[in-house]
Amino acid sequence: MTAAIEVTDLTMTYGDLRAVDGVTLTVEEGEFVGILGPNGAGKTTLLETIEGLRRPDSGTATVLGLPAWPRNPRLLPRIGVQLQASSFFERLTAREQIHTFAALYGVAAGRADEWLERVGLVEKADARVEDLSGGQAQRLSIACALVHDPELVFLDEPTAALDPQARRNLWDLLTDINESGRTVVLTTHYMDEAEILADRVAVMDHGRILVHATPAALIRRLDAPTRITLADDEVITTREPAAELARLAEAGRLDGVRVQTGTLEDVFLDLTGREYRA
Ligand SMILES: Nc1ncnc2c1ncn2[C@@H]1O[C@H](COP(=O)(O)OP(=O)(O)OP(=O)(O)O)[C@@H](O)[C@H]1O
Repeated sequence: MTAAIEVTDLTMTYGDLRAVDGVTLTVEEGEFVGILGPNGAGKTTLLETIEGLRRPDSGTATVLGLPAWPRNPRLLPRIGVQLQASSFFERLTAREQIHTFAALYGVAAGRADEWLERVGLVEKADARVEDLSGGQAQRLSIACALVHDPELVFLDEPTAALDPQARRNLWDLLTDINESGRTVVLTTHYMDEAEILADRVAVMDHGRILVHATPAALIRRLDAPTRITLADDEVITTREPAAELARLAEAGRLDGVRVQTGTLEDVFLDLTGREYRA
């Protein structure tokens, strides 16, 4: 496999603060990677440095085989970066906004209209971007990031403001894009999202990557016991769930049983602790 992103010993500071502190990370071509971390962990700074928006203090980031810094115009048509809604062109309608992005990349207006449909914004096409709701603006920013069919897509908390319907629809859209061979890197605070979408997740804290593995491998590593909740709400905690379930089956007590193993959220809290972050 070829690497879509290769980051080596990357450090990015704001004054005395090491927001990214010696990160080494490889994302393979076609991979879907989720970056998880508490508030202030350094996820956005890491993404922005890989995207070529920030100059690293030390270390290197290579994107699609090219150095991310100094910013390389040849990379721009090949990557898609979700804009923060606040960086839309002012006073444009949603349609004008995405048409402008399409025109910048030489993409036909018809394709831009298709993207409005894909993110469910046809009814809002004539609304000004400042009149969109938070979730609508977020969907428009994602459509603008994808309109030129980039090989590599970066999304920073893409579902943060979305309602459950829009969130599930965006999951389907991102899965389709990834299945068509595109590489996707996203940050999220939703563990279910990372567990469902990502081939591998990187857990970040204090500017460092603590682990980078498949969700299943991380959960296995946690070695948490299994909780079996019976129909009458009795809870059995066991490290031998198969034997326990066989015993319950024999006793005719399997109906209504719920089985819970460790989750990615348990892994995350185990790695990053429980205290609030600034
Ligand atoms: N422009 C800046 N100037 C100074 N400090 C900054 C700047 N941007 C971010 N920071 C600090 O760098 C650290 C990392 O911030 P960053 O936004 O990368 O974290 P994050 O993991 O994306 O957080 P969140 O989950 O809250 O979005 C934080 O302590 C933040 O306060």
